[in-house]
Amino acid sequence: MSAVPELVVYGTGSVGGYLGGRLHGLTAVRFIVRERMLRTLRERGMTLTDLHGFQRVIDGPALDLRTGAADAIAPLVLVTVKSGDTPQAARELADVLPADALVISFQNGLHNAELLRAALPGRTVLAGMVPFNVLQREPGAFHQGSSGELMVEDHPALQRYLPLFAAAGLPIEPRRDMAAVQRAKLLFNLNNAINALSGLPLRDELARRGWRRCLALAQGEALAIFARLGLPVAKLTPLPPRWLPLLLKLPDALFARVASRMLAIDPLARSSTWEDLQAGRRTEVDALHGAVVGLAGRVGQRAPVNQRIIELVREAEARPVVWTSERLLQELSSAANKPA
Ligand SMILES: NC(=O)C1=CN([C@@H]2O[C@H](COP(=O)(O)OP(=O)(O)OC[C@H]3O[C@@H](n4cnc5c(N)ncnc54)[C@H](OP(=O)(O)O)[C@@H]3O)[C@@H](O)[C@H]2O)C=CC1
Ligand SMILES: CC(C)(CO)C(=O)C(=O)O
Repeated sequence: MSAVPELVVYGTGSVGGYLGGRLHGLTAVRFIVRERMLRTLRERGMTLTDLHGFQRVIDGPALDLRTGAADAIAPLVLVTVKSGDTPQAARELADVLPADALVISFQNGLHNAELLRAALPGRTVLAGMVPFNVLQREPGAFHQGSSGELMVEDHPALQRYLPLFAAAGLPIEPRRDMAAVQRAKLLFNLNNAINALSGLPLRDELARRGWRRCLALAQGEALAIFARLGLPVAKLTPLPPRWLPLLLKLPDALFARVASRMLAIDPLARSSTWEDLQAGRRTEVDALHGAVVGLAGRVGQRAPVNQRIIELVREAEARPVVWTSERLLQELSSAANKPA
């Protein structure tokens, strides 16, 4: 295995394992892993599948696996840790990354790339966006459960990697409006917690109006705050983002017809927040709903629905709980209507 790989995946879980696994073989990929994943991948190798029938198995010995940040040296580093681990990843990378390294944050939330940029002066740090779902179905088995193209902030340093990602079946769309893209993705990620609290696969949850009405409340609040602050939201769906809450509130049969793309999800796919709760990990709720609450605070406003969702997920982190859509909707509606 090469002494200095072409590409480092920093944080090998669902997204890192899947992206790195698809790139493996086309370029020299090194995976920075934690102990548990090291054992899993050494023993079982890596299995990659997608909803369109793609399948690949990489044997353990063929994987370049490292546990220490000291080995995270490559011209291209993909950061794929959860948001709560970004400060540590940034500190660790700051010690080892060469000055000409390109770092792409393929994380959700609005602030991970910013945080990495501040900690990695001189290096090029770009925000990326993964539109599709990846679930670790079994240890070391990463499944892409929905579709979409990766997006990355447009930059000259990105150009040389575009053919590589395209050859791996992961085409990247370079974007000049990445902050607006991240806000659009955040609107979808406001469903992560609702999906986790529902205990249902994403497709079943989104097929039911009760859950969609909960999401519509959270999205409506976020959209109002973006508008108030004059922050644009990219149009990633056929309908403009401001119409999303209305779309979500349609009756099930109509929604299934009008928004069939939103339901084109593998029947087993679940949000990454659901995965966190299952694994007993701290979720990214602060980086997702917390971003909405933070922006509201900047203009002296509240975001009571998103704030209440944070509290409910915190409770679920401490003690597993399954909600019904009726109860959650009641809970969020009463948060929305409570006087300040
Ligand atoms: N899963 C999905 O469908 C999608 C996820 N995303 C976003 O991608 C990002 C990654 O999510 P996801 O892949 O689901 O998360 P996972 O928790 O599955 O993977 C993150 C991995 O990084 C490891 N890790 C954390 N810190 C370090 C470190 N310092 N050194 C080495 N390894 C480390 C974690 O280990 P450990 O578990 O031991 O803590 C974990 O295995 C998140 O921001 C998420 O919101 C975006 C789109 C889709
Ligand atoms: C793709 C999506 C919106 C849902 O799986 C996601 O980003 C996540 O689970 O974190």
